Amino acid sequence: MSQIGVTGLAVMGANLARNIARNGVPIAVHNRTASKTKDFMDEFSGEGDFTGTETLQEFVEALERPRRIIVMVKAGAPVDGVIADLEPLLDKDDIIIDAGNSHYVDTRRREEELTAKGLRFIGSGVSGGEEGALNGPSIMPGGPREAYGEVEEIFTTIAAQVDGSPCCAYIGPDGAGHYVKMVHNGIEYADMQLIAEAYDLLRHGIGLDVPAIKAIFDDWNRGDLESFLIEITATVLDKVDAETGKPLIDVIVDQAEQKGTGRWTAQDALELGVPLTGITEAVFARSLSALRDQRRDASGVLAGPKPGGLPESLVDDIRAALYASKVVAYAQGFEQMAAAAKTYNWDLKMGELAKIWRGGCIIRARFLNRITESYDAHPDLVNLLMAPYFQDAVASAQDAWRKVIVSAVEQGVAVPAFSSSLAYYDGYRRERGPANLIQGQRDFFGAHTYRRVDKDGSFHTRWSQDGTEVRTD
Ligand SMILES: NC(=O)C1=CN([C@@H]2O[C@H](COP(=O)(O)OP(=O)(O)OC[C@H]3O[C@@H](n4cnc5c(N)ncnc54)[C@H](OP(=O)(O)O)[C@@H]3O)[C@@H](O)[C@H]2O)C=CC1
Ligand SMILES: O=C(CO)[C@H](O)[C@H](O)COP(=O)(O)O
Repeated sequence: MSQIGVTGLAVMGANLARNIARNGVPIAVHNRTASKTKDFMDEFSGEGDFTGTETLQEFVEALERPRRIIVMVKAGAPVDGVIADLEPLLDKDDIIIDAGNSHYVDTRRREEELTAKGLRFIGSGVSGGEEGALNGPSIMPGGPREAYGEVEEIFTTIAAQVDGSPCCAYIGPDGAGHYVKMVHNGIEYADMQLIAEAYDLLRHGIGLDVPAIKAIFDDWNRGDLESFLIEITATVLDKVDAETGKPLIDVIVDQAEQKGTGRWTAQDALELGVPLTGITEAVFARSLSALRDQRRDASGVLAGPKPGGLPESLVDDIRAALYASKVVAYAQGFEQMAAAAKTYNWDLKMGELAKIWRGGCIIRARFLNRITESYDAHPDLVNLLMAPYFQDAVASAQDAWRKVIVSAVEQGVAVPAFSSSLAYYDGYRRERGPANLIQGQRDFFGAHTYRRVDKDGSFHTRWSQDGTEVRTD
């Protein structure tokens, strides 16, 4: 009998199944299109103790009880479809693990529905792409604690290991695991956008060629920016197109697609009232990139400076701006998770989250150690920017950060994530901002009232009458 099963043998499911089998766990595999299961078995069955199955019935019958079934199919309706097909074949206490990028709202609903039917449901984030799934992903499981206990050994064994710790930890009940994965992906969007803005400035602001920029990213990857995304940026820039002989980057269409996790993160931040500017700008930047035809037309019509001619001495300032903006994106993402924890009554441990993102996942980076250390030293930290390490890091980067944004604005190079991150930083460090004026305007046109700095209560000025102030509470 197999100890666990995976249904959904595309990139993620196939590699996760191989990872589990390579770790000595007998596993049953299934895919809606049975020919893919056959292909999988033909290619990989020698790697471990696999049982290939054609139907869901066979799949379920191949598993020890209580059954543990990982569903790794396209997020959304397909997950509901697979669960609906599995349900009549399962017994009380069997465990379904949705390991795809499901929306946490769906996960909360599915957990409630399946619990009512006597089944157990784990919604687990898995990050690392194809290579991570095979060799060790970062895993973010949510759901009933006792159900997690029954998959913990397998999950912690197959996860990436950093400094002897698995990049897998129980996140919390119902949708907590998928929530944390959603924010992970939001941060991934921000990180990628910031890198793209740095590339744009190097390429079009300073005018460096692709090999020179590749060397810069290699160099940055040896310092405090060291991360998977910086490393693969250099690799992508190094690739030459076999057909044209040009750098591949120059023949890739400049439209960024998106499957939804970044958008959900931004939407959720709006609901929670968290100022998630970096990630949201990154989502909008992908939307703007999608308007390729409009941009082509506008490029010949709308006035503005032509980029070029920035000094090469700006390279290190761009590195500093990238680092500071990245700190802001993470600070905002962690603030959002703290707000969600309060809303949903989840006991999210911020230092632990940074720890399980140190390996296996797309946003793995050297500076996640610093985040863990900051939360360990200051468990009640309200904002990462307030941690002494990050206060100092941003303080020493900020002259360069401002200089880069000024240069970009003068050059007409759009840097929405760099500049919105700095705007957040400047807004956050102001004891008194300009929202008093907004309150005055709201009270003027809608009698929405305002509070005063010098006494308690709500007040309204009779703007259109005698101009006197009245207390309204
Ligand atoms: N690709 C990546 O880098 C990452 C992906 N993820 C997430 O992991 C999950 C799997 O991703 P990935 O491996 O890329 O695969 P895809 O998201 O491309 O999904 C393809 C798989 O879903 C199955 N499927 C689609 N519709 C249905 C349906 N209605 N009923 C049953 N099965 C269905 C397909 O079966 P069939 O062969 O029959 O079409 C196939 O096995 C997704 O939620 C994704 O967002 C998470 C981290 C990284
Ligand atoms: O989850 C992932 C990595 O952690 C996926 O790679 C992610 O789905 C990619 O998202 P998008 O297609 O929206 O860029």
